[in-house]
Parts: sequence; C-alpha cells; structure tokens
Amino acid sequence: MAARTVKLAVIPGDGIGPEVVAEGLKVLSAAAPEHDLAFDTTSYELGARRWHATGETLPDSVEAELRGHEAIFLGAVGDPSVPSGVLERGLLLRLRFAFSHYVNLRPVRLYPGVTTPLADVAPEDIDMLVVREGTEGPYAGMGGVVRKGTPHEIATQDSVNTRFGVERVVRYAFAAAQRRPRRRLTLVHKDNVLSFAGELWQRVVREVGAEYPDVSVDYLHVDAATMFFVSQPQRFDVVVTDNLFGDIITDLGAAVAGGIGLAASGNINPENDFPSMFEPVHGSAPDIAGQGKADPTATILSAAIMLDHLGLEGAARAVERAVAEDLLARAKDGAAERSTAQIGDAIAERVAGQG
Ligand SMILES: NC(=O)c1ccc[n+]([C@@H]2O[C@H](COP(=O)([O-])OP(=O)(O)OC[C@H]3O[C@@H](n4cnc5c(N)ncnc54)[C@H](O)[C@@H]3O)[C@@H](O)[C@H]2O)c1
Ligand SMILES: CC(C)[C@H](C(=O)O)[C@@H](O)C(=O)O
Ligand SMILES: [Mg+2]
Repeated sequence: MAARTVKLAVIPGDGIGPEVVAEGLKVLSAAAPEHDLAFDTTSYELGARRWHATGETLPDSVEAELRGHEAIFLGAVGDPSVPSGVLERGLLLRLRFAFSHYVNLRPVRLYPGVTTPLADVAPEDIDMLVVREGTEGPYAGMGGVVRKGTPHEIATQDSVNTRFGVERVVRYAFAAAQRRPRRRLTLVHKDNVLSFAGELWQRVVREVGAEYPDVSVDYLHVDAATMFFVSQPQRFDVVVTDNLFGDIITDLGAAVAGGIGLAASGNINPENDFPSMFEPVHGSAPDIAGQGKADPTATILSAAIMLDHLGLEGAARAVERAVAEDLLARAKDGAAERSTAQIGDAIAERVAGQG
C-alpha cells in the first residue's frame, strides 16, 4: 500500500478537456510509485453533454461530493453548442466561488528550449508568478439589463472589490514574493479610471506592504503592463491583480512564454477549507477538439502545481523536470509533430525513470 493516497476528483469537461486530462492522469500515475503515492480518482461527467441531457451544470449533490475530495483536476469547460457563459459561470466559476478559490495562481515561465515570439530573451528573463484574484471583480455576476431590446437598453456589469477579498489575495502575493529571490511585487490595475476599486487595491497593497519591508513594490496600469509583458518581461516577479485583468494578462503571458499549450494554473483555497482545483489556463479549444492535436503540457504542469499544493514537493519537482526535459527534447527534434497522447507518453516515461 502506498504511504499516501490522494482522493482526487476529475472533471474532464468539454472539447480537448478529456484529451489533456487523460495525459495529466497518465503522468500522475507514472510519478506515483517512485513517490510512494496513489491516486483514488472519481471522474465526474459535467459539461456540455450533461447539460444537453439533463439541463444541469452542477447539481448540488455533485458539489457536495466534490467537497469531500482533496483536490479537483479539471480539463476545460465550454462548448459552441451551449450558450456562452452557461457552463463557464454555472460550473467553473461556481466551483471557484463555492470553494473560495481566491488565489488563481498562474506561473509564467519560459522553459529552456521553448520558442518565444519575443526577441532577445533568455529563459531567466521570463519567470513570473501571476496571483490573480479568483472570486470577485467583474466576475461576481452583479449588474443587469434594463429596457431590454429597446434603443435605450442598459447593461451593467459591476466589479465587486471587498476589503476582505482584496486583502487576502494581496497578503498571499506578498508572502509568495518574499519566498522568491527577487522579492518584487507589481500591482496591476487601472486606478486612473477605475478609481474606487483601484484606490482600494492601492491602499491595501500599501498597508500590507508595510509588513513586508523586504519586498519591493511597483504599480503598473494594466494597459502599460501588457506592453511591458512583451517589451520587458524581466520587470516582473510576482504580479497581483484583479480577476479580469488577471484573466487577460495570463493569456498574454502564455503567448510570450511559448504558447497557451504550456500555461498551467491552480485555483487555490490556501486555508484548505475546500478542495483546490487545478486546470490549464486554456479553454476547450473546439477548433482542435477530437483530433489529438492539443498539447497536454499545460495540464501536466497544472498537476505539478497540484502536487505542490498537496505538500508532495518531490513528485511535483519530478513532473516539472520531466516536462523541462521533454521541452528541451522537442527543441532538439526540430519540433516534430506529436499527438496529445505521444507527448503524454514521453513525459510519463521520463517521470517514471526519475527518482
Ligand atoms: N478554464 C476553462 O475551462 C476555460 C478557459 C478558457 C476558455 N474556456 C472556454 O473554452 C471555449 C473556447 O474558448 P477560446 O477559443 O476563447 O479559448 P481556448 O483557450 O479554448 O482556445 C484559444 C486558441 O488556443 C488553442 N489552444 C488552446 N489550448 C490548446 C492546447 N492545449 N494545445 C494547442 N492549442 C491550444 C485553440 O486551439 C485556439 O486556437 C469557450 O467556451 C470558453 O468559454 C474555458
Ligand atoms: C472560461 C472563463 C470563465 C475563464 C475565466 O475567465 O476565468 C477562463 O478564461 C480562464 O482563464 O480560466
Ligand atoms: Mg482565460
């Protein structure tokens, strides 16, 4: 019997979700024996198929079952056959909110051998950790529509920023910055326009920052930040930002660090009051679904973030090392075309071969 059995809920979801999740699980299984681990997985059929069959996005009974797991491993949700937002809000955001995933952790890292569209950058130039707020901002679902269908229709979408919500994510970001060699935190917002929310974020960063005198603090408006992500990625170490800005800049981060197929994330509840959820940054990619073309690396790296969160650092490093080796090998092979399963097999083989 393994020394540690992780009770893991799996939500493959839609589009390429099931394809990439299968490879993530393959790599976890390969890592398990070396690290005296086992995964007790339960797969949940949630997403477009279930919605079409039953009209359900996330039944309360399933949410309650998910709560009883140590972690959730998710592929992606969203399908062109379902109205936009039904699954994204009804499943993904519902889980992030219900399980208080207030830290959406999104590392942006250029691995050696990976091609970036940026000129003259080395891997050490792109190494940041975006700490995206995960439960508030314009995602909160507040607002509405009046005079619908008339020429005077008004749609509002409020951004919710609570002192409690901002402070807890800012504290997490400072603590993360303090553990990193450069000890630098950049707040990204738009306080020249979003003055109420921006001022709250600024004030909280100033106040919490007083407790972290060894962390240097910087501020960028989000528009300028997008420019510097491309022109001077070296500027960034830890970035803390609101839910929507964080969504946008992490797709950009993915693009500068080698593509969306490599970008990993964790939806973290740091107190472990609820299971945290791990998923690639990308979506269900309907344009390539079912063709074995999706890169599962983002999902595999999300599994490594999960292992870290579960306190299984040895296994996490082994998975990361296997990915790093595979990425280097890809560079040497002249990026030979491989299927989703072939990439998963190669990484699983490397991870099984490591101590
Ligand atoms: N966390 C999630 O579940 C999540 C995240 C983003 C988008 N979505 C949903 O996914 C659907 C599609 O959204 P989208 O097209 O804006 O974003 P997307 O990330 O699914 O796709 C954007 C582009 O990136 C490519 N791509 C994505 N993942 C890839 C991978 N692993 N390997 C290779 N190429 C990859 C796609 O083929 C597409 O061309 C929508 O329903 C959206 O709401 C879900
Ligand atoms: C699908 C959508 C709700 C989601 C988000 O905006 O958070 C996605 O884009 C992401 O980045 O995880
Ligand atoms: Mg996104």
